[in-house]
Amino acid sequence: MSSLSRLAAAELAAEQGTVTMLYGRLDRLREQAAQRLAGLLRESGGTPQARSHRDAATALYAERVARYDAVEPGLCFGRLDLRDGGHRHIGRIGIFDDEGDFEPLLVDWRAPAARPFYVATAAHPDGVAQRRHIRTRGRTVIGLDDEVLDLAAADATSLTGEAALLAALTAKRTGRMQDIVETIQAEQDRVIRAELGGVLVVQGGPGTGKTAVALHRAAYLLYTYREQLSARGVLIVGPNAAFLRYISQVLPSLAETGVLLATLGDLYPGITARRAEPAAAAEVKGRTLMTDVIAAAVRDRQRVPEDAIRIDVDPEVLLLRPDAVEAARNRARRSGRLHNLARAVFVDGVLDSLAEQVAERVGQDPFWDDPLGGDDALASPNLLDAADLADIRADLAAEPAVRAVFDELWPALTPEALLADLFASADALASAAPQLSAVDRELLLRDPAGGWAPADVPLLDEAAELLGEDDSAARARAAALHQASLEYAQGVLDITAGSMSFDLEDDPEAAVPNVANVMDADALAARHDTGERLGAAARAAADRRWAFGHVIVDEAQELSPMAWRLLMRRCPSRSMTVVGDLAQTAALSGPASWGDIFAPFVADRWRAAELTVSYRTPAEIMDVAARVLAGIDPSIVPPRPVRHSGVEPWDTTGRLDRLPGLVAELVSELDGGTFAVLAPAGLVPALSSALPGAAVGEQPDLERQVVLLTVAQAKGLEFDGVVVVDPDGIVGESPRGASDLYVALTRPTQRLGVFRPA
Ligand SMILES: Nc1ncnc2c1ncn2[C@@H]1O[C@H](COP(=O)(O)OP(=O)(O)OP(=O)(O)O)[C@@H](O)[C@H]1O
Repeated sequence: MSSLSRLAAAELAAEQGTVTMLYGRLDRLREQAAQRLAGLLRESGGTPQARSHRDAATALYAERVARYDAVEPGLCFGRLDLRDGGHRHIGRIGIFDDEGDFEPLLVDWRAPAARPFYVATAAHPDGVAQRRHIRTRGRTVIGLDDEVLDLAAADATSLTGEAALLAALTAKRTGRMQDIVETIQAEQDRVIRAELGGVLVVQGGPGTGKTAVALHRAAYLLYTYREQLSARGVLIVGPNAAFLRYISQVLPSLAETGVLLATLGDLYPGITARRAEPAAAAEVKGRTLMTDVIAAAVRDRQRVPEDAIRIDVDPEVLLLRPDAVEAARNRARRSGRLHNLARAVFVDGVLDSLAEQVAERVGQDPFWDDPLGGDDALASPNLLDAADLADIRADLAAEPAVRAVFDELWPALTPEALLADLFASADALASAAPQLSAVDRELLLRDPAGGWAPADVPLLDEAAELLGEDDSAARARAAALHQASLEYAQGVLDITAGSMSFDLEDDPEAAVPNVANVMDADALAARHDTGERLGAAARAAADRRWAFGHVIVDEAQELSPMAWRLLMRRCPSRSMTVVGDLAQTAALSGPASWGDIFAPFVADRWRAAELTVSYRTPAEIMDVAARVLAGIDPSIVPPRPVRHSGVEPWDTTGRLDRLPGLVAELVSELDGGTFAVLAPAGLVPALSSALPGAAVGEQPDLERQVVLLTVAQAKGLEFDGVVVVDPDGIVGESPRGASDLYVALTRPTQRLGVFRPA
């Protein structure tokens, strides 16, 4: 053995020692959490508060056990040797020495001390002498890649940890996204660790790691701003359910705290909007002018009848005249309240008019003007006092016939009812949306049965804003809950204060830390509330008015102006990370520029970052995609690929029955991995019978070896091999067809074939 390889073996053995020690610590931590969990699961009974505390603690320890399990592969993946002689190991979580002085044994990749691992370069070494990537299989160290950061090596490459990066990029895909914590590149790190506040827009071509960066940013923010974010939660918006499944397990820390993964169709509580509709209909619904249409639709439901309405309230018939209704409507509108809350004002006004008629009839004093009438002479012409009038109003308000009139003239409306009625009636649409063309209105018209489409969700949200909810009952419930927390907290303080005086009898000077010393009942109650809020994500999902601490939007180019209004409502602090690629826009309502999106909400107060390197797609495939991109917009520079595959993509024309053979060839060539056949929606049924083994349908199983998808379904995903079928058909299917083709061509990590049916 040469002295060099002896040295390498010694290094490997030393790292193995560290890695083994770290796994030992991980095992102990997991064991402790599992024991606590088992103890909690054995307990039962107790007060409701005790039970809810126990549930929260159970969830906490269950999450911990899951987290320790999740960090098992690749627990420690790096080491920094510092110029001052020290060193630190970098890993998926932080681990401390619990016996000595609580020194960090393993630094969490999100901690500031880990940052140089990603950004130190020979030119800017940041105190680092050497960076080491530690490769492991199971718990065994199988290799070390060292980079010496001295100036002699400067400019050799702009990639950090190139060997480890290339190994990650050429690895076979599994149908689930993997984390990139071992090989985050400097331009990505800058985005991941950007400060929390404000709107950050990240533009990047296909495969530049936008999704990966967005998810790692969420994990970083939750780690760094835990206090601020865990109670309010972080919302991550993705394009479709398949995509959310694809990313859902990337980082264990995303599951552990308040992160809500959602599509636009999930963002209106109580509704899962999955109805399919023409892209042109979604485009109309996405226009900002829909706010005016919805406001007009609400006003149209506040009606004044053309003729007086006869209301039969046995034994008499009352007459409600249009001018009385109009006066009541004006009063209600002027009240400044939202529709459902202003209804009470309208009802009051109409009751005034009706009660007056009743009072006139029943309260008339037949002798009021009789000069000999005794006591009541010169009194009011009406015998009724205020209490009588109030009774009459109450009786009238309870009359079904009167209530039917209120419902007719100023109905209490849910957003769902308002929109369902609007879209079901050509007349209602003509009245509320005169600014839309007849063709556009026709696109909105539909049968109420069949559920909601994703583009309806921002409209429902807008309607909810305009209608207002009478939430006095919900608020009373919340106040009662808080009161219960407060009483519980006071009880805890009383008990601890009582035991404190007893405990300290022997030594009154002893400073025993006690909950009563550090917080009052209010603060403890708030803690308790937060404890119950452990699932901030679950609570947020059920509450339309939830304000998230941070919102992350992926494939942001697909969202319409109306969708942005909804998201801005969910994020009043405007702390957002928005990632996307304008060149990949499929939605007809997509923006021309990022400025167009944000100007109405934050003017020009948003920051931009760009990702320029394509990690997914090898150079040979990027060349093909770049030709399509030039046709979309010649000024856009395609992302720079980091590697060559050495294999040129193929492009062939033939009968459809040749396709299965070509796909099988690709599968055997790559020997494992994932494959997709991407086709225009119109061709999918025919291809589905030609490729019986392929996963297909609305929710295809992405972990199957071969899947058959439309381009829309493949958005954001990647596969080792891809066959794009009928590129001209893809281009012809939509006005944004060229962008769709660009998306399709940039899905593969290794091999691309283009098949043109003859
Ligand atoms: N620093 C990195 N180290 C290892 N792999 C990386 C790195 N950055 C990105 N990747 C990988 O590159 C692939 C593309 O990443 P990602 O899907 O996040 O790109 P994207 O910009 O969102 O693409 P698209 O616009 O096509 O949706 C993924 O497999 C991701 O894991």
